[in-house]
Amino acid sequence: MPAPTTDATSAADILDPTSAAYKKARKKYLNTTRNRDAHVEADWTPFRAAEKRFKARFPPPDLSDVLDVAVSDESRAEEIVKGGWRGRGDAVRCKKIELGGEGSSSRTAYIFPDTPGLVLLPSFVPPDEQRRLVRWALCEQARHPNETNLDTHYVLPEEGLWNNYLDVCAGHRGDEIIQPRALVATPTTEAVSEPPGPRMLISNEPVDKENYGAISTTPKLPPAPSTSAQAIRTSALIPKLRWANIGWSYHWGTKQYDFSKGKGVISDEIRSVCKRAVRSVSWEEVFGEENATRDDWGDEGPDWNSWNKTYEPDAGIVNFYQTKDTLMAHVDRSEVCATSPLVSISLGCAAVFLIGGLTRDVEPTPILLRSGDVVIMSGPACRRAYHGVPRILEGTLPPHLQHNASSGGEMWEVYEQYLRSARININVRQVFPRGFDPQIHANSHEG
Ligand SMILES: O=C(O)CCC(=O)C(=O)O
Ligand SMILES: [Fe+2]
Repeated sequence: MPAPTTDATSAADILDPTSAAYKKARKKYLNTTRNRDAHVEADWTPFRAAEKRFKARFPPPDLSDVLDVAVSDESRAEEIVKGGWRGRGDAVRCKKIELGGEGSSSRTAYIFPDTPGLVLLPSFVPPDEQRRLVRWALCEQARHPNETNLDTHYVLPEEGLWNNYLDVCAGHRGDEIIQPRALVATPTTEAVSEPPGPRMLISNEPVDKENYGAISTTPKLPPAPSTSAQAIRTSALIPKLRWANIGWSYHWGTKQYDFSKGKGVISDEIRSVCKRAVRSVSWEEVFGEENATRDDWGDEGPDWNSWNKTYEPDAGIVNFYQTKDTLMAHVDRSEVCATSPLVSISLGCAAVFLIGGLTRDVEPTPILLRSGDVVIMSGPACRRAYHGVPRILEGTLPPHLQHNASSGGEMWEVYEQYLRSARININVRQVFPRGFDPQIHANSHEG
């Protein structure tokens, strides 16, 4: 099997001071910090300082202030011991609540008095469903007609990059060379360049019912193919996959949805996991005592008591992270629905997730997210809170996603090898409130 060029260092290596990986990280650290100006650090916001701390390769970050609710769950003991990294079950102020409904492997969730509307549902997705979602993300979602970060820059195989890679691994075809699009495309002046690599973070105007018409009718220029992208083999391109679009098309250049492209399909399984998660939460317990003003919720006031009926996901992003990748502090404010639940599913390696407040000056809460965990971000305080992922934790692929895992299914060893140094996050949103007709609002602006 041609191995994708990834860094599958285990946590045991990084955390062991006698290991070669630890010594290499220390040497690199000493070289890069030799001339660092101490004043630079004094200017960092609390969010930036936390990002820097968790990102650090050396010394490996101390996770004792990171909330890790899995440490008190017997059924996850093996996952934690083998993974090496662990936080603390009591590191952060939170309250345990019971989940209702069916179809989750766990019955508990956590809410956070410092971030009303944030709900953590540990182990919500059972192992067999985690494996199905991993297959779905790579085989079905990260391919035409859904857009991925690679489409702009490379002429991807019709059947999808991952499906092509599976064929390579099965010996059905060679590890072919994929051509950069800049070589074959006719140059157009009406294009903006987005370099391949990490997601671009652009400051964007929050969308609401009033400005939706203007924003939706502003033309969104297509991104230009990178002129520096080189011809590359399928196996080497796999680790460069960074995101795939779900539902309404997201335009990265403006950080707005491009409604002119129409709405892509939302898979039944994704819809069902998200709806199950939202319905299982007793929203009365989350928001019942919250004394946020009605204004924070928009004109019609709080609507959480109808979410069990009205929540309907219609867009999203699948994020594919390699262990070296990070997602910087940002706020997702492109949805017309600024308070309805955003459901975020973690698969593969564990990560440190940071969530702060309305500015980067608020000290963020660090939470360890493991495979199968679901986070719901909802309500005005949480949906507008800065958040990010400063660290994917090496060596934390849980036993149930490894190749000898029972019922891994066909060619699971290829998935396992990819996941050893990867995390997949399925981030699902509701763009429009129920009853909001995008056509009518766009026309009312024109008229
Ligand atoms: O990977 C995650 O857990 C969060 C991703 C995220 O915040 C986003 O896609 O906007
Ligand atoms: Fe986000």
